[in-house]
Amino acid sequence: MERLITVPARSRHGRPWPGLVLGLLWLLGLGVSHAATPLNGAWREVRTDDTAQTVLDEYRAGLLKNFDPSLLQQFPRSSTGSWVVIAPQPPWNNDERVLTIYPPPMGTVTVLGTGETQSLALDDFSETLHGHGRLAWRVPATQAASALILLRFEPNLMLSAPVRFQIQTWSEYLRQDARWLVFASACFAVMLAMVLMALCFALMLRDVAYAWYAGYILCYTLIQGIQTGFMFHPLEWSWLSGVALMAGPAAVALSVAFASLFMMRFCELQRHAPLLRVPIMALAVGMIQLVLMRCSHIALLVEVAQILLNPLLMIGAVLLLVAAIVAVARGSRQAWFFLIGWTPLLLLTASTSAQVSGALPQLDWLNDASLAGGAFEAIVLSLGLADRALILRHDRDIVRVLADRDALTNVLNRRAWTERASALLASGSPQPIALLFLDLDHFKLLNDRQGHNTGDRALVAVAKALAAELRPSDLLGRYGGEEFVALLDGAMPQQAMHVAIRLCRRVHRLEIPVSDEPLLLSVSIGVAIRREGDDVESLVERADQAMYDAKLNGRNRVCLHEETVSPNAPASSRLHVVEKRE
Ligand SMILES: Nc1nc2c(ncn2[C@@H]2O[C@H](COP(=O)(O)OP(=O)(O)OP(=O)(O)O)[C@@H](O)[C@H]2O)c(=O)[nH]1
Repeated sequence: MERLITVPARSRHGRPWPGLVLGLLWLLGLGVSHAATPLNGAWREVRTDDTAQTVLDEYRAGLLKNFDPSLLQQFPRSSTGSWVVIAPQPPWNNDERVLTIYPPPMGTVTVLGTGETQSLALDDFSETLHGHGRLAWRVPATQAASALILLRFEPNLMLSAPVRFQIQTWSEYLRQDARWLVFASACFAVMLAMVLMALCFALMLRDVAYAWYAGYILCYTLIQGIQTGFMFHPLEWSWLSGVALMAGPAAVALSVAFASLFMMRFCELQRHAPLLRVPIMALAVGMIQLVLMRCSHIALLVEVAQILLNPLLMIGAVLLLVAAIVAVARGSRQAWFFLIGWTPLLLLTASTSAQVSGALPQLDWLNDASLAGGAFEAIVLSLGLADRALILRHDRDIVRVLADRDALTNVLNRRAWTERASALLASGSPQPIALLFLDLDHFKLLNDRQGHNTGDRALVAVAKALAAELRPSDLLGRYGGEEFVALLDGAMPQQAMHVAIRLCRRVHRLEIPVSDEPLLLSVSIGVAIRREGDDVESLVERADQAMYDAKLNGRNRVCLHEETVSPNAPASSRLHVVEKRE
């Protein structure tokens, strides 16, 4: 990623995660060195009075600096550029050949062959051969296989990453090119799919963490798209060539800003590492400011932004890693996902930075690892986001249960019971529905004599007994202090009376141990049957009236609302006294 900024490092904001990437690269044959013509190489910086001939003469005289073209080699950023001589070694093969430069440098490379001069650049959209994920030059058929190839790396604002050179046969070149295209397309497809998914989730769940994640992965995709040249070839986005210089570093800075905002929310730093939120927030704001400075077109601001970008990037990467480690240590489950996706970033950044100073020249696959790393990280973080959604759903379920249940007795509270009873009445079921209104007798006396705690224990015992006596489909709730309600779906008056009598008996049989003596409870129950046009309120009102009748008639009994009973029916059919316990 840093290739997009003008500092000497080619590190990516990507993630090294050796196992999977190596496996993937191996599968695609990208990391395997292919049969290619052995090459010698030499280079030196361009001087003003140079001609192609003088450089070649100097090469033959052994005056240029030698290097191995099959290993990564960096040419320093200079105001004049660098000459590079590639000398194919025997056995020579005069078949159709292609010279490739990998990874593709951001600037222009001029080839001064024996024929005409040709410019190679990512943002060259002419009809000539381009190569995908690398620069390619088709060696003219007229050029002898042993002929020297002279290249000039033109001066460029962006730093050239270390590159390696290969001369391959046409068929070998095509095979490798196709493999790279499949590999890169798969990685970009994965990243973009995750971005789309995250955007949908952000809109549907109204959770901004998904939006930050989408922004982060999108910026990373853009960085990789420019850096690997995928957006130039095969996508042929010619409009990008003018803005790549600006868009690249802006995407780098924005990706860190989005990553910081995402990380703070995703790893719940507010809970697990509140102090670290301040520097991470400062990092996000600072990165956004760098983007604005770069876009300002004020030379001084652009220069300052360029100088600050790389150090801030490094500090930011370490800061996010430390924050994730702290969050993991303090119990954040999500921080694990972040660590798995992010930790390899530092290894890759360190490795690619080391390559700039000449280390690890054989690890040219680190470049493709950054691309695959982006896809891998997108998947890991998406799994993390799915896990987060699961936890949020679980928390919501718990909250819902807590909100619907009465804290003391654990039966439905009045609001939840009313909601469900209304839904049942509104369902239009033709079945009869009975409502039982239960009020404990002389509960105030019990409270006054035995204390509030004993009263509470009695309420819990009663609720348990009622729940045990009723069917699971009956709707039991606590309506008020010592009042309970039960809605029986499909119960005729007689059945409702039977159930109510059973409940009355059961409550009276309860024994609440108080001191050494058991405490005897009793309950008065009013029963009402749903009539046409009833709502919960009217049904409860009639059951309540019936309950008062039961109280007035001596308590510990069940009373059916009078309108439910025909005028000629004996009084005993509406009032049932439960035998008293001594
Ligand atoms: N321990 C306890 N008592 C409660 C709770 N909610 C209400 N109460 C008490 O229940 C009592 C209800 O008293 P009243 O409405 O006068 O009725 P009662 O004493 O049962 O008399 P009758 O209903 O006429 O038999 C009051 O003393 C309330 O303080 C509770 O959650 N726990």
